[in-house]
Formats: sequence, structure tokens, C-alpha cells
Amino acid sequence: MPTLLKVHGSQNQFFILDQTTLDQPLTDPELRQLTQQVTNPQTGLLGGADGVLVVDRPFRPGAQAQMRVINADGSEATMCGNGLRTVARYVANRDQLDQFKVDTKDASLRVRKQDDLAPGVPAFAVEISPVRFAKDALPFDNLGHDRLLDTPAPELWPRLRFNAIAVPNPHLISFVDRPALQDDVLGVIGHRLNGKNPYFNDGVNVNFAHILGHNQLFVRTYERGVGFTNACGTGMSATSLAFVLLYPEAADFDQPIEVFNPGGKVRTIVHFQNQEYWIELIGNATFTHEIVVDEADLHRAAVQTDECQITTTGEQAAYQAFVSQLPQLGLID
Ligand SMILES: N[C@@H](CCC[C@H](N)C(=O)O)C(=O)O
Repeated sequence: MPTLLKVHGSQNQFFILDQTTLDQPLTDPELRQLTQQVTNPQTGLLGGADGVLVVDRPFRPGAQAQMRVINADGSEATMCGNGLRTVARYVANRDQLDQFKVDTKDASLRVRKQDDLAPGVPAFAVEISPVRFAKDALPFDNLGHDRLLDTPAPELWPRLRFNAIAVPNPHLISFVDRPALQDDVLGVIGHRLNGKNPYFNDGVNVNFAHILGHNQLFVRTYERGVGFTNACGTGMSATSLAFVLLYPEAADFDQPIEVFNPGGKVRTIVHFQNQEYWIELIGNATFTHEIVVDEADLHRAAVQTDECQITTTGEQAAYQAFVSQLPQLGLID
């Protein structure tokens, strides 16, 4: 019988489904329906999740596997940084490899096993690229600019300055003070730009960042296709790039940046090589549950917690012990 894995990177929760283990792979409409069903926080599996990561055979030469990202609302994203770390661990275990490439929609990305973050907290480093700033890459429109880099955009929110970076999924980033992190502005902007609006017609992930110190950030994200999330890997990566570009006195290229988030902490390293930016994202790849499912239930999007054989891995306790020794920042409730 096939197995779903419940996993997380910085508590950004997913189910991993390996299509190569099924007698009959799910079609795209079936994947969308399954994702909407299992991720639902009330009626889904094990309290739901932010999306489903679909593992499949690679489609570019030199890659070991393919990852597709289905958001909780059934839309498909080009990339997922936290998710890629967990898929990297899954493929590394399956194929007994420490480093390889994973095909994502727009690129084959390098992944590499790292030392555990703490006892029982496995970690992977993943490549986040390609990076684009042009408005067509996100896309956005009607803001009077071809790119947003520390740019006021009163149409989006008065008094804030914005950065728009595709990595390659689209991110809007604003550096804010402590009170702005805590009030509801992020939710209002995120909700508006992910509904029908004249600016981001495919929606956008919205990140608020607060500078904590040299090479130290806190990032909170409202995700396209999801809503508020505990952490967004591509968001923290795009925000780290904006950090080194806008605040050269506070952040360095090629040096680890500590990025705290509501679900824990990751490290990023921003590079500029061969005239291109790319970011390394390093963090936990935690497996919390193994769920044995009936393949027919996957096809009919009817996977219920009380009808599956579920094994708890015990890794969540180790992750919580790791989080409990992080500084208590008290930035959001
Ligand atoms: N949480 C992810 C990003 C998932 C995709 C996003 N919702 C989108 O639609 O672009 C991450 O860790 O990067």
C-alpha cells in the first residue's frame, strides 16, 4: 500500500506523495482535489497542511527526481524552498545519496545533506534560483515601475516600500518595524493581492521582514494559495537577497544569514556568481508521520485520519527541543 509522509521545514507543513510508488499515478485534477482534501485544517488529514509535494521521475538530464508543489487551494507553485529540503531528504534516503539535483518547474536545483541542526533534527541545503526582478517575471502591473526595489507603492500600502523578487515563485517584500509586524497590515495586503486585483493578477507571496541585527532577520509570510504560514523558504531566501542589496552595512554576500520565522529558524547565504544571484537555504527537514493509505482513497480524495495506519516518527519532539533553545523574540503572538 502507498505511504504519504507528513513533513515540515520550519513548521511549513506538507504531505509528500511519491507518484512512482503508485500503480496508477494521480492525474492533475486528482492531485488538486487530493491536496484540497488532505490540507484542510478541519476536515483534512492530521490537522491539514500548507500543500502537497509531489515526487515523480526527473524530466531533465542529470536530475534524480522531480518535485511539484500543490498549494492548499489546489493551485500549483513553481517552487517551494522548505518543501524542497524535505523532498531532498526523502530522495536521499530512498536512493542513498547525499547530493544531487531535483527538477522543479523552472530549474534543476542542487540539494545537499547537512549536519543535523540538533540531535534528531536532520537538515538539508537547497539552491534557490533563478532570481528575476522584471515585472513580467512575477508578474505585476499598474504600479508605474518596471521593477520594485525599495520602491514606494502607495497603491499597495501608503508609507511602506516594496521589493518584488521572483525566485522563481513571486515574492513581495517590505522591511518593517516591530509594531507593523504585529498588526494586521500583512494579512490585509496578502488577502487583497491574492484575490482579484489590478496589480498581481497571478497572486503573490507577501513577506514582512524585521532586521534583528547584523546578518539576522525575522520574516513573516502570507502565502499565495495558503494564507499565513509558519515559514516560507523561498520568501526567506528572496528577503535575504533584498537584505544584502538594500542594507550592505547590515548584511553580507557569501555569509550565513540567520532568518527567524514563526516556525523556527533557517540559514541563508546569498551569492552573486556569473552575473546571477542565487541563494542557499539551509534548515530542518523533519518527518513527523508515515501514513499508509489505500491507493483508491488517493484517487477519490478521501483520505481520513481514522481510516489510515499512521506511525508517528517522534521527530517533532526533537524539533521542538531545537526551537525551545532559540532566542524568544516575542515578535508575534
Ligand atoms: N512555502 C513555500 C512556497 C510555496 C509556494 C507558494 N505558496 C507560491 O504559490 O508561490 C516555500 O517554502 O518556499
